[in-house]
Amino acid sequence: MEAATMAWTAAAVGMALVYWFVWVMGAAEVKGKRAVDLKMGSITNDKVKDKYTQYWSFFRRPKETATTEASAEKVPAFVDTFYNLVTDIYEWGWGQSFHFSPSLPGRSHREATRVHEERVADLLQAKPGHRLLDVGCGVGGPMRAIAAHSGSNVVGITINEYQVNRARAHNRKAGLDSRCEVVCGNFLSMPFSDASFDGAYSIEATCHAPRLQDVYGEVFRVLKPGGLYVSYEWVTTSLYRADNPEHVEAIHGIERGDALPGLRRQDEIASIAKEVGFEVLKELDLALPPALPWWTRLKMGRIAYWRNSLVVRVLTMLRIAPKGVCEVHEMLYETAQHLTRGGETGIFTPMHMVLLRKPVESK
Ligand SMILES: C=C(CC[C@@H](C)[C@H]1CC[C@H]2C3=CC[C@H]4[C@H](C)[C@@H](O)CC[C@]4(C)[C@H]3CC[C@]12C)C(C)C
Ligand SMILES: C[S@@+](CC[C@H](N)C(=O)[O-])C[C@H]1O[C@@H](n2cnc3c(N)ncnc32)[C@H](O)[C@@H]1O
Repeated sequence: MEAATMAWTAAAVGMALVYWFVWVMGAAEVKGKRAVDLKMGSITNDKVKDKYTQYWSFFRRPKETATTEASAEKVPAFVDTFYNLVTDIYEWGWGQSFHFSPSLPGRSHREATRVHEERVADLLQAKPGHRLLDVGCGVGGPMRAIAAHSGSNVVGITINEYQVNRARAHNRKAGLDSRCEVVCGNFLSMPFSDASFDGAYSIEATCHAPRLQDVYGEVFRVLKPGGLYVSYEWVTTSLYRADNPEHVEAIHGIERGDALPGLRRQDEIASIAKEVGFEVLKELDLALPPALPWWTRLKMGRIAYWRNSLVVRVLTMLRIAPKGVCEVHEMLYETAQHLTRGGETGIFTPMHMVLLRKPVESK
């Protein structure tokens, strides 16, 4: 073969490979969020690295962030930074629902996710005409599933403005914008009137609150008397041993890489709910057998992680993605290992479910 023909063939193969990696393989779970569209929320490209460094130095010692009042106050702002850094990567590599779900035999991740979300609507006995609150709504995957399944209207709140815009765009695209509304705000002090919701839920979101009492207290305030609240909580289980260095390493890794001001223990949740006035109707770790492991999705993704890190490296080199994306991606990769360890050892669950009721006779 002539040298020129060989060079053209190599160039064509190279371009085809780049196309395959970035557009075909890179467009992971959700159509519409491709690797080439990765942004770092509302952070401008030149600030990504600095913001990541600030985030990392704040959450490096998670327990300390919750124990002093001054640093606990800073948590929502750092959580906002975290979601600026990770929202697009989550959407690209996971989908529009930012949570785990038990695996379902013979069903896709997407279906397992939907089933886990519809369970919330069923527990709430949600109906057409009900007004539900989604506490920490992300880009609204659960909100759309719950509104579609139950016929209810849903109002979501998130601290991150970039997520508000993503969620509103997805709601419009799904034709659900007349029943799904999204508000930017802090769930520790919500911009809603007392007794204005028929029901409320939070899916893997309240773990970001330094004090669970504060967010549960707010949900209690905005619920109508008799209203139900379902929460899927991230907690350590009774198998966790604080004197086991492997356990401590996994739990710290989960906290650092997920913007958590210290995980709570499973047995603390119901008593905190009672402390703010709720009745506890049900409490169950949805990860327990017969449920199948939620962490297999993370483990099965090894090749995808390798491909994704190559994609972000190439896109950063080409200056399509901002500097700092590789560091954020690497942090998420490590977090996935800690989460898997937490799941395999049984010391951690992301789906400790509580079903609570605001007593009928309360104000
Ligand atoms: C509830 C929270 C988020 C839970 C999960 C949705 C996310 C936790 C860890 C995330 C991920 C880890 C590895 C990433 C991978 C390296 C990348 O290539 C593609 C995206 C990941 C799979 C990413 C996806 C979302 C998570 C599973 C917390 C924050 C309270
Ligand atoms: C892991 S995501 C889960 C999102 C959604 N529940 C889902 O399952 O797709 C956590 C969400 O909680 C929100 N959040 C965290 N702290 C918050 C706060 N103080 N006020 C409002 N939202 C907050 C984040 O912005 C994010 O949307």
